[in-house]
Amino acid sequence: MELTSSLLSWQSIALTAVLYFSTLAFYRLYLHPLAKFPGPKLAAITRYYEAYYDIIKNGQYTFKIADMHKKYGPIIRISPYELHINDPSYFEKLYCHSGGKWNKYDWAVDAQCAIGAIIFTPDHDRHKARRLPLNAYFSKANIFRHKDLIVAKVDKLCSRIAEFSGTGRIIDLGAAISAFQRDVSTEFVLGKDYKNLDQDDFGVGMTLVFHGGGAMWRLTKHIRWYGPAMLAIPKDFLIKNAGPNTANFMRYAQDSEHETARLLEAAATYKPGGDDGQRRTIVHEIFDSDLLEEDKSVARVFADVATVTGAGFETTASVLRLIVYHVFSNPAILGRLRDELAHATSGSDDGSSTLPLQTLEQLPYLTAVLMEGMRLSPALATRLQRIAPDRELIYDRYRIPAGTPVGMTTLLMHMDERLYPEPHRFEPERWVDPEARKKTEKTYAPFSRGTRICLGMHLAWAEVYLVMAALLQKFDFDFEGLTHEDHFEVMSDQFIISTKGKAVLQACVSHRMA
Ligand code: HEM
Repeated sequence: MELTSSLLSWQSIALTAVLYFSTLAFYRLYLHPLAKFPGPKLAAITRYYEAYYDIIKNGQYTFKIADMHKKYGPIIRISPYELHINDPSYFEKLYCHSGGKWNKYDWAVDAQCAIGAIIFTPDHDRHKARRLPLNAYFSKANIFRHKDLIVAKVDKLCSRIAEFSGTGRIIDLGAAISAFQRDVSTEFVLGKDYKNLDQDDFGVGMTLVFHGGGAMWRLTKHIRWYGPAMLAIPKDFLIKNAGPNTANFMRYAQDSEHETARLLEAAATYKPGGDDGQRRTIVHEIFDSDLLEEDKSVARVFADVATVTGAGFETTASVLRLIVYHVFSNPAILGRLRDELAHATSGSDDGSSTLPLQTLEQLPYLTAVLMEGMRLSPALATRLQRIAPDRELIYDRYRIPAGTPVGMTTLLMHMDERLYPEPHRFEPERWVDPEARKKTEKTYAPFSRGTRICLGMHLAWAEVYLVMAALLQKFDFDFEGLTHEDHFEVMSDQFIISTKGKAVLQACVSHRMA
């Protein structure tokens, strides 16, 4: 009895804890398989180091990692378990996936709380199987088949913008562009138009929710029960009690889940061109696939619907906002683009001012402008870890043990001065000179590469070409006193990039002078 109570005294508990944590720290610093890799000692000892930058500093670990590389070199240990590389010459090895299995890091992707979604499936083979049914749907050929859907939304975007033209009223072009993206994405993926473009404020609350959404992921990475606990709150309760933006988002989530369930049922009787008006969606592709029955459950299919549609929202919208700002604030770039478009229009068969997507894709300067936008805003602010589960990786003089998560951050690579002199400048010329372009062709990767390359890449390209061509031909925007270059400064990792100006892009608009 006496022995038990002395073992349970606070002094002995404290001593045990001190002994445990110092032994653990000693092991992680000197005996762990990653002990030989450079980096701050505290990061090697505990993941609370990352948690501090993720949670307390609100998404600053990406930028801290950039600083750590300056001090410790191109390969560093950023947590007890994980390495980060900042060396473009290693990009192909880590992301182009020639042979062997490449997993994602379950600790990072599970925290997104969309278990089963393609993008957050860690296992190589499982990911491949789940992605297979969607590849044809997102192929370039299928995007071309759906170009009228995109063009119709571009026309709607333009008519909404035109309402502000010459009125002196300021438009939040950022919200308008986000609304466009959401409407295209949900209609293409799920066959339903949520009519964000019809709303007076372009449904800006939804945009704000997406720009703050990374917080839950960053918290859940470190406090594992947090995300699942939040998801367990009934949506009806949140719709009634949360603030208006979260409630709106919840209404959308609830409706798209019901829609997914309805489509899964309807898919059994789907006939192409049938008179029930059913349009083929990704739900039909999954339903008809050889995937296991458990992968066709409403919950699993909804995980894909939610993340595939969501992946097309603020990613492409951020790129477009940045491009629109730079193009319309720079008369030389604007003039050159308009000349190129005018030339292409005069050469078109019917002289029509609406140039087909195929023609736009051939325009070298427009393409250079879009590429430069994607360089500066490669959608994701975070590192994308890859794991070779069954073999060592070699980096320089280091042997990386099998199973180690290793990440690179595209945002940092796209800002590498060795590849892009004056990396913060919006400089489309970089992409005009074939020699300069050659230098970066292996490491320019806004959509990543390899087996996990962005599924919606062709859709995103089609959207940016068609929107930019239409805006250039129809409008002039004046940002003076409303939006500045520093609004596009990357401020935090919300999984997606979050900028100083958030998603706002205020402008005065007028119809283009001939
Ligand atoms: C400029 C716009 C976009 C950029 C820069 C972009 C970038 C990326 C990147 C870097 C990844 C890899 C993520 C990872 O490895 O974890 C990715 C994956 C993905 N993207 Fe995009 N994306 C864009 C637009 C879109 C659109 C419009 C959609 C669909 C509507 C989409 C759907 C997806 C999906 C489903 C994945 C997961 C693919 C997989 O894991 O197999 N993206 N995207």
